[in-house]
Amino acid sequence: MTITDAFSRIRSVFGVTSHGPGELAESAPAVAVREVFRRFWPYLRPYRRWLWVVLVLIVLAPLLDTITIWFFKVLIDRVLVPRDFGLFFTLGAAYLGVTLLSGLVQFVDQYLSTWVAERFLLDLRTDLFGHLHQLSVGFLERRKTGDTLSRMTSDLAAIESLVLSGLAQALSYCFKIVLFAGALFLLSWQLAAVSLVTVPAFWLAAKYFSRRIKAASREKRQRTGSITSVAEESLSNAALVKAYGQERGETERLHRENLGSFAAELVATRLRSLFTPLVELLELFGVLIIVGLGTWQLVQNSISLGGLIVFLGYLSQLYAPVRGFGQLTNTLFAASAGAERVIELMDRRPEVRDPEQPTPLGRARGVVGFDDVAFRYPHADRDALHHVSFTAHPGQTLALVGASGSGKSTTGKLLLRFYDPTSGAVTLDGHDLRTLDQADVRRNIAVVLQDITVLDTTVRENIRWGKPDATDAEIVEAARAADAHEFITALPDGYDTRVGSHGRLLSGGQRQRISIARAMIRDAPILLLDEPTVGLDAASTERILEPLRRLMSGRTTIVVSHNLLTVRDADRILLLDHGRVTEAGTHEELLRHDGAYAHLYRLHRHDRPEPVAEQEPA
Ligand SMILES: Nc1ncnc2c1ncn2[C@@H]1O[C@H](COP(=O)(O)OP(=O)(O)OP(=O)(O)O)[C@@H](O)[C@H]1O
Repeated sequence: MTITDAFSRIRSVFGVTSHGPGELAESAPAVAVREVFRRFWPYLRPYRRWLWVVLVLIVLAPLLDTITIWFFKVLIDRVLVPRDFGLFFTLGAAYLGVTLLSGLVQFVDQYLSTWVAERFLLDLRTDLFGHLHQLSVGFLERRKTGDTLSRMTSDLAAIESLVLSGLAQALSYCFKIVLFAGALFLLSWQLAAVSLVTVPAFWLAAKYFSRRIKAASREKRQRTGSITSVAEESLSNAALVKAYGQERGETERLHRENLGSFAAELVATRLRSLFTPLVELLELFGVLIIVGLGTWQLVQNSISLGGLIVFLGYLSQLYAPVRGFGQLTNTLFAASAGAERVIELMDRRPEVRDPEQPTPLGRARGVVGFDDVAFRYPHADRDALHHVSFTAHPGQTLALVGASGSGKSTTGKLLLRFYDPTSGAVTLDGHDLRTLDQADVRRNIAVVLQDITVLDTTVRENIRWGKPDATDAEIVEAARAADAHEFITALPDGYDTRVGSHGRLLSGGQRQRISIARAMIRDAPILLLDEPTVGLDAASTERILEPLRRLMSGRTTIVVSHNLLTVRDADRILLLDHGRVTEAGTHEELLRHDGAYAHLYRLHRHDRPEPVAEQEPA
């Protein structure tokens, strides 16, 4: 971004023009503060009892402040002016007592408020995370992970500052204003009436600034989402960045996004910093008027010296919450910008939903059917699958082969019901998947996917994912069957070795064998293998074929593969071309047919590299 761009952004923020969506972080529709409360207040219901206690403390604190200040009036008028020690000790003891009580109230108030606030955040974050996992895979794939993460962290915290800390502050300010203003009227109603004249000016200033600060804060939040997106994407692809020497480019990309955030923060800070001195000026104005009028009243003997000094004390205490109110509106509006981004996520409904009354499905037999299925990805301009039909029976292996982008993985995603077909139906044991519970469908399918297939935890836990209640013995048995036991025991901590982020501490073949063990332990009637040998050399491929065959036996297996050599034994092979099934049959039938499959197969056979053994750890 050039300096001109930065300034034009600053100008547009000052002008409160609404921004279009940022390049990386999506913008969220504006939401009224009232709506934010309506949405998030229910999360505080479980803590209602504690909130009552906090409320009592919120009243108690300003009450103790008022009493403390009043002591000074008594001290001046009854001890200092008459030079009489009589009341000194009683006053001193009372002052000490009230100060101790005030300290206790502050401690309990802060501790309790933080406890409730943190519980609120905990519940809300867990809920949002759960909700995100309910959303369709397609939705999550389309979003920037970094932006979603920033919504789950800083934007959630902003909601807390709005719904809880903000509200508590507002209540505390209200009580302070009522108590201090009451004391002012008690001391001298004439002076009190004059001093309140400046209050509307405070209000107007706050109103003027808050709208502009909200616009700047919204921009800032969106920019923060973009920074997280760039950082997340860039760091998680560190190897690619290095390999292509893009370190500088990536750093500049982050810098550009940061500049946007920098400009927005400057605008917000400038507005906030203008607001404070302006309000202080108004305050000084009020105090000077009161000192003048008060001196006159003192001469007239209509107020005591103690009364006047304490009046000024209350007045300065009164300005603080009034000013605080102004600033609070700014904070509240800034926080509501964060809330908008969270609400936008929470309002998302899954594209794939369970039926109202799902057909119960225990352990399926495993008959998989595609009945004239067509499918188009959301926001895509053409179909990824057209008129795809096939049936796979238990014990059979159906292979999907074809060029890159021909729709093989899409077929697998429809079987897992990550998406619903645009027309036609995907069936399991004759039931349309849309009539079944998604969890029931997926429980009956074990997958070995081509993408990163292990999590950053121990080998044992990675395998246990397939069957959460699996015993250690079952895990070892599955690992043996997947030809993984040997290399696992050679790892530094055996089954308790952490595999690193995305399983980076393991080789591709080892990762794949762990995911085969996971699929083994799941023991589902249907097996979906998406490119199980991708990225492996010929020797490693040979090595995992044996455990794969063991895994496949007796199950319905759908195998997606580029590598035609791994699918020769399949009972039926479908060749996909631009989303259509163009050839179908056994390996021999397709070779006899001498079409595209036969041609591809011949190419593969000639390309086959010499086996090179994969290195196992010593
Ligand atoms: N999430 C998505 N959103 C939009 N279009 C997609 C998405 N995923 C895949 N596509 C498109 O759908 C078509 C089929 O993709 P698919 O991933 O099924 O191909 P494939 O045969 O598995 O390819 P490969 O062998 O390279 O994995 C392609 O044109 C692809 O661009």
